Amino acid sequence: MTDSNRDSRGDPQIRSKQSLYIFFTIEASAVICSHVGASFQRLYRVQKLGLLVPFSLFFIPQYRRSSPQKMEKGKNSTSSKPQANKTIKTLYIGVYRVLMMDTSIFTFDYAKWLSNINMLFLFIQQVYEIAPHLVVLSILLSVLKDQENVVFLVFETRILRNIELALKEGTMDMQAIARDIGLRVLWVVGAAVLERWIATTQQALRTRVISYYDGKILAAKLKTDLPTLDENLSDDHVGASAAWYCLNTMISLLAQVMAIFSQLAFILRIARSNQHGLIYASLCTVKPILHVLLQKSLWTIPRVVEAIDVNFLRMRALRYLGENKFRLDVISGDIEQYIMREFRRAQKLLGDTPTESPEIIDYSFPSLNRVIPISLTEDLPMFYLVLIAFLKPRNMSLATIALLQESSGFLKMSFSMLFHYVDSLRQRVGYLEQLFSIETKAQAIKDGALLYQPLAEEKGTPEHGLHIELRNVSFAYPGTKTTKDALSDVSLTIHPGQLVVIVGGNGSGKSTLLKLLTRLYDVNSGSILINTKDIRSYKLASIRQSMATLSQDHQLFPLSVGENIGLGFSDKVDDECMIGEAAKKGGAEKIIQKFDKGLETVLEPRSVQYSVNAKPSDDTLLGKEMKALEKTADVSGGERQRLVASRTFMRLNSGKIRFMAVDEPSSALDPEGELELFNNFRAARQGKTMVFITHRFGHLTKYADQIICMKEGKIIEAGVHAHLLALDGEYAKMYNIQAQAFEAVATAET
Ligand SMILES: Nc1ncnc2c1ncn2[C@@H]1O[C@H](COP(=O)(O)OP(=O)(O)OP(=O)(O)O)[C@@H](O)[C@H]1O
Repeated sequence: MTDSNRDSRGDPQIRSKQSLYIFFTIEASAVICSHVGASFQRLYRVQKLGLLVPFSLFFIPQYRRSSPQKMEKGKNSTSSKPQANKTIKTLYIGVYRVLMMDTSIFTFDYAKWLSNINMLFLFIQQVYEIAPHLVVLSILLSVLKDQENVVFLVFETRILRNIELALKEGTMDMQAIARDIGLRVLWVVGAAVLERWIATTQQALRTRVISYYDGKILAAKLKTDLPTLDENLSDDHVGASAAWYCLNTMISLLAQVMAIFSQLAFILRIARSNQHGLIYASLCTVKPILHVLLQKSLWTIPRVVEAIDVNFLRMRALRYLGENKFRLDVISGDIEQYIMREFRRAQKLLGDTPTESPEIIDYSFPSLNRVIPISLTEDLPMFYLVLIAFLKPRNMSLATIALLQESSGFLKMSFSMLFHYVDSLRQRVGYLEQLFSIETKAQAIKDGALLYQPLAEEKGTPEHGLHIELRNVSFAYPGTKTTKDALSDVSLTIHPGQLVVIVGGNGSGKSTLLKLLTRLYDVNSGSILINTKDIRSYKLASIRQSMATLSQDHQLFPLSVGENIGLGFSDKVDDECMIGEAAKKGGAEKIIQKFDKGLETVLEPRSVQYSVNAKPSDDTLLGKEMKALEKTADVSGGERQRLVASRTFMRLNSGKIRFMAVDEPSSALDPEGELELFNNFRAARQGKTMVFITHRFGHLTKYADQIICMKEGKIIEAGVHAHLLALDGEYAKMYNIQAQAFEAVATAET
C-alpha cells in the first residue's frame, strides 16, 4: 500500500489535523450563527416582526417610528433638502423628528473633532484649576485600580508555571506558591481599601465640579437677554452634572486605556514568541478599532430635535396639569376625570412608541449593518490560537494557552468597557458642548460704548429726566408666528420730565413700546433716541441704571421679604430703614407686619422637603418633626403687586433714575391701594420722565402731559385729556365706556 493509499483515518497526525479542522469549522459557524442570531433577535426586538424576519429587513431603518397620521400636519416628510453641497437628513426616532446633516459613515469631520478636543482641553484646564489635587489623585487611584486584572494575571502566571513545573518534574516549590498566594491576598485587601479611597475622592471632586458649573450656568442664564431667550431652543435640560459625568468618563477611559496597555504587554510577554504575541495582541485590537471607526453615534452629529407625536405631546400637556399650580383650576373645575380619560386615550394611541430621547434610542439600537461586521471580528484572537495550535502544536504550553485565553478574556472585558466609555464620552461631550455653548452664547442685544449723560442744556442744573424720541419704529418679536408687526412705523417725542400715559386695547402694542424704551428688545427698523443719541450706542449697564420699571410681569423672588424689596437698590439691600420707607410707599408695610419673622420671612422658598412613610398627622416623633418644617409664606395677588411696587420705590433711592416705566401695576389692587400707589409715584416724579400704561383712566390721565392712544401697533391719537375727548375718537370712546359705568351706578343710587 502506497502512502497515498494509506487510510488517513489511521494517522494520528492527520487525525489531529482533521479534528482541528472540524473544531475550527464548528467554532467559526457557531460564532457566525450566534452573531447573526443575536442580530435577528435585536431586529426582532426593534421591529416586533415575529420570529421569521426576512433578511431584507437588515436594510430598513431600525427605529420604530411614529406613524405619519400621528405626526402633526406638514411634519411627516422624510425628504432630504440640499444645502450648500450637503443635504439635510430627516430621521423619525420614536416620537421625535431629528434633522441632521447627511454625511456618510466614513466622513470624518476634522473641524468638529478639533473643536471638541479644544473644548475638552479647556474643560480639563478649568477642572484642574478648581481641584488640582483631587483631579490628580482621582486619576492615579483609578489607573491603579484598573490594573487589578493584570496583577491577578501576574499572580496566576506564577502559580500556573509552578504547577506546570511540578507536573513535569514531580516537585513543587511550596514556598514560592505560599508567597504568591500571600501577595495575592494582600493585593485583594489593598484593592478594597483603594476602592473606598476612590469613592471618597470622587465624591469630593464631584461636589466641587458640579457647584462650579452650577455657578457658570447661573451666570450665563442671568445674562441672557429676552430676544436671545425667544430665539433659542430651551436650555433647561443642560445641567452641571454633565460636566461631572464627562470628567468621570474621561478618567475611567484613561484608566481603561492604561489597563489595556498593560494587558497587551502581558500578552506579549507570555506568548514568548514575539511574533505570535504581537499578532495575537494586534488581533485583540481589531474590534475596538473598527468600533471606533464605524460606529457613528447620534451624540456626535449636529442636530435639531423636535417631538412631533401628537399623542406624546398631548400626554405631556396633560401630565403638566398634575402640577401644584393647576390644583385650584383642576379641583374647582372638576376636570380630573376628563384629564385622566384624555391621558389614557393618548397613552393608548401612543402604544409602544419609544419616548426616550432619540440619542438614547439610537444608542440602544445601533445600526446592524455596522454592528455585525464589528462583532464578527471579536473572535479573531481565538481563531489565531487554533491556527497556531494546528500549525505548530509544540510551540505553546498548556499554561500559556490557558493564560492567553484568560488574558484575552480580560482584554475583551476591558475593551467592552472601553467601548462603553468611548460611547458615553461621545454622549457626554455632546452635553458638555451644550453646557459650554450656554456660556458663550452670543446675546442679541449688543452693548454700546457711551455712558449715560444728561442733556447738554441741563448740565449744571437739576435734571428733568430723559428726552425720548422714536423715529418710524417697527418691531416684531423674534420667532413670532404672526404676520403683523407688534409695532409698526411709530414716531413719538417725550420731553424731559413729562408724565405720559399710554392707553389702548389688548394687544395694541403698549407693553411692547415700553420694552423697546427700556431696551429689553431692539427695534427692527427706525430708531429710538435717548437724550438725542441712539439707545443702542449706550452702555447697557449705564442706561439701565437710569431707568426703573414696574409691570405686572414682575415676580417675587424666592428670597426674604427684605431682599425682595431691597434688591431694587442692591447696594442698600441691608438698609432696613430705606426698605421700610419703600415698603410704605409701595403699600406693603402692613403685609410685612403680618409675618412672624418680618423682613426675614422667606417667600416661596425653594426648600427640599419630602417624607417617606411618614405623615404630619402621625402621632410619632417624625410626625412632630414634619409639622415643624418650614412652610411657604403665601401672599395674595394684590399683596404681591404691593411688594413688587415697593421694590421699584427702593430703586428710586439710587438717585440715578431719570426714566420710570410703569405697566399696569395695579390690576390686583383695591381702589384705595391703587390711588395711593399712583399718588406716591407722582410724588416721586421730580427729575424723571414717567410713562404709565393703564386700562383704568381715572387717576392718571387728568395729570398726563401727553396721552398716547394705540391700536393695532400704531399710535392713532395723541394729546392731553381735554383735547382727546374733544376729538371724540378712540380715546373718548374708551373713556366714556368707563365713565358711563360710574354714571349708571350714580343714577341708580339717586
Ligand atoms: N413675547 C412675545 N412674543 C411674541 N409676540 C408677542 C410677545 N409679547 C407680545 N406679543 C404680541 O405683540 C402684540 C402687542 O402686544 P403687547 O403686549 O405690546 O400689547 P398690549 O397693548 O400691552 O396688550 P395688553 O393690554 O393686553 O397688555 C400682540 O399682538 C401680542 O400678541
